[in-house]
Amino acid sequence: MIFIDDFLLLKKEAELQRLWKRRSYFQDNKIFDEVKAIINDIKTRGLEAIKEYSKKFDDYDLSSGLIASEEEIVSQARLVPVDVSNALKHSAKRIKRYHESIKIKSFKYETEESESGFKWTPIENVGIYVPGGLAAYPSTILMTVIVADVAGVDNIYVCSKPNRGKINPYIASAVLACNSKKVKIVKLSGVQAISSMALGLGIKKVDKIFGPGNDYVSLAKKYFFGEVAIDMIAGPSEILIVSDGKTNPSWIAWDFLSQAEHDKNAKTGLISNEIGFLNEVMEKVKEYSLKVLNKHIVESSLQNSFFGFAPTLEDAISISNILAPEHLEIACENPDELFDKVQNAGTVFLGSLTCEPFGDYILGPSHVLPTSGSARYFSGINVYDFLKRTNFSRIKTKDALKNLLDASLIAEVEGFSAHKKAMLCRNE
Ligand SMILES: NC(=O)c1ccc[n+]([C@@H]2O[C@H](COP(=O)([O-])OP(=O)(O)OC[C@H]3O[C@@H](n4cnc5c(N)ncnc54)[C@H](O)[C@@H]3O)[C@@H](O)[C@H]2O)c1
Ligand SMILES: [Zn+2]
Repeated sequence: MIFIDDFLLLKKEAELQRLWKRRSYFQDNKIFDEVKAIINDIKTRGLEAIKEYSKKFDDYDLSSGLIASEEEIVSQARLVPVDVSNALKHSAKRIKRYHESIKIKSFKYETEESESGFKWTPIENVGIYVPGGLAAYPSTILMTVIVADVAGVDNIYVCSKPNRGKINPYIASAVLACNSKKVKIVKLSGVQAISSMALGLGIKKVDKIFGPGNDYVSLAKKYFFGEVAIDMIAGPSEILIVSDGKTNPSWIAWDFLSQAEHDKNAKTGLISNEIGFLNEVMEKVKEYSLKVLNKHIVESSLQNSFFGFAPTLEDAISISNILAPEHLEIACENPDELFDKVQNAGTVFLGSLTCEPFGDYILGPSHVLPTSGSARYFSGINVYDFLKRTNFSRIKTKDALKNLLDASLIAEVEGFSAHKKAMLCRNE
């Protein structure tokens, strides 16, 4: 944990990136080479290779099938305690209502001569990767499958790591909570899963792949980008908290640790205009870090953490805009004015009650968010990511067409005589 009371130092972008030990995923050629070798083998030997890698990395030889049967989903879901399955249903309902409320509007623009615009249609086949290596993430099912379902996607394949050939009970329960007839759970993980979705091996070839994962998963998604679409490349989770020091320091310490426990490379930061508050939170983080379940993860991820002093809260937001964090908590009495100044962040949590973990599970917007500074140009997923725009145009009358014929001059300049003729012959 690093304490910075020198604002000029905190303002330096390079210093911030160093503090968070952010790196480009694609510099690790060694892992990318391993991923490419696996994909090339799968391209050559198809399902046989998928089977072998699945056995090697996930100890599953596909003997009970690639796709989980309905009976398996129901019987695995029965293993989940009732209060947990009810909590999943409650979250699912809220997430669904949120996404159903987003109005998808077609658009039409008219001039005297023509009308043009676009309409939205769902992507037909999508693949969703749900990490299952270190932990199972039923919440990621809710935060992706429900969004795809609301958008009207036809086939939703969910790839998740099996345990001794069986799907994880919490994943099964989350899929049932989504209440969608379009979902199939594919018992594959890692590069094998991404290859199966991108190449259509054992399942339909998907049009777009969504979901977070480790470096192997992210690099496999990067490899196939272009052959299929991808949502984004998700890296380790991040939080930046901006506080005016008027929130209970214990609350902020727990928020800090809630991010730190995600994985060893998680990034955490707190910026405040109150030096005393920064110190208090830091002491509490140290104290509570000994109480969390995953002490060894937290111990290592806290090395990527900082506590920084900014003279004003506006200054704090300007630092946040440079970092473009995945999650930004504005734990301040008047968060709205500061929110107006936010330019780059995946999701913003407004006010002291709204801690980030509520967003992970139940508030509504998807928790699949841009990390590693990519909130400068990516957004968290929502229904629009499962749709595509189709443009249309119509020329109203032959008379109206006359007013458009100078386009043929541009075609001529570009050396396209057929283009020119196609336009002019309509006026003959
Ligand atoms: N941003 C988000 O919304 C979000 C949500 C949940 C999880 N995550 C992140 O997703 C990641 C999950 O990683 P994970 O490892 O637990 O699960 P994972 O499912 O992404 O990867 C596990 C799989 O990787 C493959 N693999 C592992 N080592 C390999 C090797 N040496 N060669 C080839 N393949 C190999 C195996 O198939 C294994 O089953 C974490 O970083 C976590 O923080 C992010
Ligand atoms: Zn979280």
